[in-house]
Amino acid sequence: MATDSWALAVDKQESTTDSFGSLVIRSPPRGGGDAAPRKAKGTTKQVENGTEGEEKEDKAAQSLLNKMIHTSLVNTTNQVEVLQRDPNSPLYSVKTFEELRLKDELLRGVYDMGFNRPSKIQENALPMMLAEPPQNLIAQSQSGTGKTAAFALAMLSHVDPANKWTQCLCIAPTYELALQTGKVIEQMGKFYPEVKLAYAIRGNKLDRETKLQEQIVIGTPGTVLDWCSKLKIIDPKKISVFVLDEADVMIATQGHQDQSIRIQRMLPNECQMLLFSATFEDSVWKFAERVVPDPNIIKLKREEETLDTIKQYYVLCNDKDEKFTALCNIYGAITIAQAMIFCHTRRTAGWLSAELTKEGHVVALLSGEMTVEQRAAIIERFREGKEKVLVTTNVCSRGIDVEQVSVVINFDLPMDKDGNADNETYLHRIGRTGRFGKRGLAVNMIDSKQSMNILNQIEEHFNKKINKLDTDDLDEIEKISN
Ligand SMILES: Nc1ncnc2c1ncn2[C@@H]1O[C@H](COP(=O)(O)OP(=O)(O)OP(=O)(O)O)[C@@H](O)[C@H]1O
Repeated sequence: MATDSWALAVDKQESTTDSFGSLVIRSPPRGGGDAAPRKAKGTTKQVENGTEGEEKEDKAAQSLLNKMIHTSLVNTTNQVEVLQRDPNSPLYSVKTFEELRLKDELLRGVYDMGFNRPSKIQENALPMMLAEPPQNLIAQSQSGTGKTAAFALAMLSHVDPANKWTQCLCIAPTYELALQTGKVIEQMGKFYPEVKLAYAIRGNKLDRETKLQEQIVIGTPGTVLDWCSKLKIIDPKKISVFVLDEADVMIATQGHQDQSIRIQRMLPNECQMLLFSATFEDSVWKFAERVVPDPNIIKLKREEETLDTIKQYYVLCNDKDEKFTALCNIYGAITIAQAMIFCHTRRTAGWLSAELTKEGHVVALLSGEMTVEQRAAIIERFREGKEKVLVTTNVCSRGIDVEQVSVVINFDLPMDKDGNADNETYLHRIGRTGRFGKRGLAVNMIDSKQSMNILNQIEEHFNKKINKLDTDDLDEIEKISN
């Protein structure tokens, strides 16, 4: 049992999820089999009750959900921003995978995954990661833009399969995220069977004397640290590529920041350090600079969300039953292809979806007690149009991109812990309806002084008037859809 404070934190953190004991090190399965059963737990229940630590865990669940629902690249028209360590060195970017002169086995793997050309971030990141001598890199872009695929390819390219020891080390914030990334490495290395992958995760117990032969190791910081220092089954001095994935989630987990830095300090100076993050607030940046010396930096801005193409209304009601009636009136008056309805609590969301179902709607409900996998499946069904209405709480729905959603209903307005307007969430909820030049419609249900206050704050923040809608007047509702 661990004695250091950081190690205790890890023990604690890693013992909070189920173990599946019998997981053993394995090489990449031929034919793309699953690495292990995934038992991702949803954690929004705890978040709704709200303590800081629990909210942090939700970041990891959110990341996992994002990974699961991004089955293809996220569209982005923004330009990549590149900051080179040596501004005088030429800046290479590639438009094809051939230009990278990958081993045939890897090029086959890439094409087998259905990739035709590098993504925006890959165009610049891949030449940098594959350059000789190796270059360090800090890269930030939103989920689904191709970061994981990029560093998986970089690790596979750097490995010398003749050497039967660990050469590439990748750390991820949670067990589930590590498995998910491992799956990408396995898929990409499908035609390169000499390269083996091991998972340094809870439940994968190895003896002290074992000398790991797998060239790539992916794991969580606590177990990786154990394998490198306490058990000495990896020789950190022989690592030539170190990847730290999901840096923003990593630093939100207690103890992980320290552990990551401890691992990094054991590596040789010439080891290539790569760090990836979906967001880049100051704390992530400070951490990144400690882990990655002399970095090149690549950033890809998020697509801006805007309220310009969205018609916004509010409806005055007395209570939730009236809100429900108003909602039914809207449905009765206009044709809605697909709608998302946001509620503040899980209880309201459950009640509303039951009521809508009674009215004959085909409703999907995203709820906090569901596992991440269940949530991913529901989002996928909704995307495919199998359900026309998605009722959800806020915590469940971040990051969901459904192009065909034309109407967003705030059954409850988004507010922060202090009961003030959560403008960012408002924009994120509503902004999705008006994407790709389409026009969207947003309706806010107001049933109290507080919600009216929030609405006013939102109007003021975005400097946009939100008009009143009388949902008892069918003609008036019809007009808003024109
Ligand atoms: N060059 C490419 N061409 C087509 N699809 C790609 C390409 N690169 C990645 N993808 C696919 O796009 C999706 C997102 O890629 P990836 O997981 O690498 O992004 P990410 O930025 O790491 O996001 P996350 O952090 O959520 O995993 C995956 O389904 C992946 O298979």
